[in-house]
Amino acid sequence: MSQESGRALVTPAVAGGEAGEGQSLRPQTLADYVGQAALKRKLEVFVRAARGRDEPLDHTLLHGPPGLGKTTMAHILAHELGVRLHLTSGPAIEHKGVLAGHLTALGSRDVLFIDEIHRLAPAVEESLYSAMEDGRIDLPVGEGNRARTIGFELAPFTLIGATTRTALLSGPLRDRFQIIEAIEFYGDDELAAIVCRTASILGVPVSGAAALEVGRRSRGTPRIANRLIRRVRDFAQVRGARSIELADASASLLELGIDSEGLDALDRRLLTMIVENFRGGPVGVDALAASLGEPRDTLESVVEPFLLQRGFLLRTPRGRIATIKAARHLGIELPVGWQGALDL
Ligand SMILES: Nc1ncnc2c1ncn2[C@@H]1O[C@H](COP(=O)(O)OP(=O)(O)OP(=O)(O)O)[C@@H](O)[C@H]1O
Ligand SMILES: [Mg+2]
Repeated sequence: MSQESGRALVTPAVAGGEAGEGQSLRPQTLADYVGQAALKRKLEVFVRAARGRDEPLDHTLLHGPPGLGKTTMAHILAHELGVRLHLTSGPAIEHKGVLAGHLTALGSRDVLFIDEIHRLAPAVEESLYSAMEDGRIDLPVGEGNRARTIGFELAPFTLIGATTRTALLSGPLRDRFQIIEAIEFYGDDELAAIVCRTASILGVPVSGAAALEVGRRSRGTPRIANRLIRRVRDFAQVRGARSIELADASASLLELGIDSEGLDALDRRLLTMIVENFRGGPVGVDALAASLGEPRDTLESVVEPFLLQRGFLLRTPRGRIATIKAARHLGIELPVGWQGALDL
């Protein structure tokens, strides 16, 4: 997940700062943002309407699995609105005072971006309510029995919240966002376009077929596409290749442990565990996390969404179930007493 510091104040021109994700790879405008066509069309309207009224954009919640472009979109929105982006994250706002510091630093119509907004402390979340709704924040002044609170009027602003886990967001917080939008997994062609874009920024020629192969095996995720094309470039360079062709890409991906469906080692471990040790399931997520030695949150927010989307896994009230597609893909014969899904 993202690594923004709690205090960074960035203008769109120097926005960025995620460890390992060169700013030059981040698209700066809606037009440069690949895919998510329906979302872009809507946001473009909302931005133009807000600008036309000289008002801030309504508070916006972006949700979706890691690496799909939520932070990137927040930067772009600020850029398109022609305002500054102030960047922080739920865990970095340790108490109300920190939140007040961010809010009072905002210029008129600026964007405050709170990443991982599902991780706000309850007391902080509560002060955010009045900031979002009434444009005010109460600040404690004085000490002991002279302590009281003073209400501060805030400049009109936009809150953009990002979360990988909407289910963990409290109802009252979610209700205060007027725009709530999902960012979806990308299609193969879109990822291929991102791979081509990144390769051209990196200055390495890549064939269309190679870009599509890398895109296809990127778990629907731009961040993974960018990571894979960098590694494929390393393999190609060491082999002395001038450009990346399909054969280079396939060989490098195999070497990297990314299979034909784009699954990585942890994806396969999880599916193998359910198929072999639990006869297809159902198995509770806590039992899975313990057996795999991975945090439950990683399984739920990073690993499972893609496996669900691709039909390798089902989520049921009784637990996770593997599908026959998963067993087939892993090349495992269905165990006797198979309890997984039959109909895929
Ligand atoms: N639509 C897109 N077009 C081109 N590149 C993209 C797009 N979306 C994301 N990227 C690239 O993928 C990387 C990851 O995106 P980003 O950091 O915005 O994801 P995120 O949704 O905020 O992830 P996290 O939940 O982990 O914070 C970015 O550095 C950017 O270069
Ligand atoms: Mg992010």
